[in-house]
Amino acid sequence: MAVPHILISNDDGYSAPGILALHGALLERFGNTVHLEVMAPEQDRSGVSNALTLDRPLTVRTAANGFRYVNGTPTDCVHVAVTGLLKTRPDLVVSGINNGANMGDDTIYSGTVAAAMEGFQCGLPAIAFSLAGKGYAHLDSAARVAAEIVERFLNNSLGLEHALLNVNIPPIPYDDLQGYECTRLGKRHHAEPVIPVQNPKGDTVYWIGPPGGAKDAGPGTDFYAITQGKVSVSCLKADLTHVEQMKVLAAWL
Ligand SMILES: Nc1nc2c(ncn2[C@@H]2O[C@H](COP(=O)(O)O)[C@@H](O)[C@H]2O)c(=O)[nH]1
Repeated sequence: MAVPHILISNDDGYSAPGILALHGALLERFGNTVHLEVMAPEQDRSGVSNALTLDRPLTVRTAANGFRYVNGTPTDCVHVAVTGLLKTRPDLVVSGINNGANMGDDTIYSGTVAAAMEGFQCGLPAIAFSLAGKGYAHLDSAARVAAEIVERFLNNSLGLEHALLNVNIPPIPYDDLQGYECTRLGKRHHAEPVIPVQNPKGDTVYWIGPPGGAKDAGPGTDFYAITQGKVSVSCLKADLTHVEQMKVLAAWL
């Protein structure tokens, strides 16, 4: 059997602790039974969603540890890797481990999810991993969970082939985790207001405010699973069609 090829990306940047931990955990678990390629943004690109860079060429460089880095977005990284730069088409794309949660509405803005989604759009199975707390507490635990899920995906014990998974991991010790839960995306309240500040020139500039708190966060949601110490695993799709409203519109047209 051919050695599985795994493409690793993220949105926090190629030198971020999360991608180093993810790569390290996969290397420790699989050794040379899988081939790992890293292609990640040169710098933090959180919140850029599925942005593609169309107004300038992209430069790909290689760091001393063999990680490739790109002066572009997470989507650029996966797109360039899968559509031309890599000589072997990957079998799986993994993204993360994100510094912070990607639950509910976060998934729309998330660069972490977008990197995985670009792999999915290119016809590959993909998994986005996020540590559901800022600051990388218990990152080792999250990396171990990520490697477990990748192993189960590779040996097909998840029963999914072409899937896009969004995984959020509680920032707690591995032994305190309460298992896995298949969840739906919850919803946040609307984001907090922008934060206006004066710059040295006296102009008013604006910082994006904090995300809204959890609103639809009951049992069955990703938000709830995390509060219960469970690893939340959701299946995503990229088709934005609103089927219910299509029926109303069709009747109206
Ligand atoms: N409105 C705000 N949303 C935020 C903020 N920090 C994070 N977020 C949300 O989380 C994701 C992070 O995902 P990433 O994979 O891109 O890092 C981001 O996309 C937002 O949805 C914040 O300060 N304000």
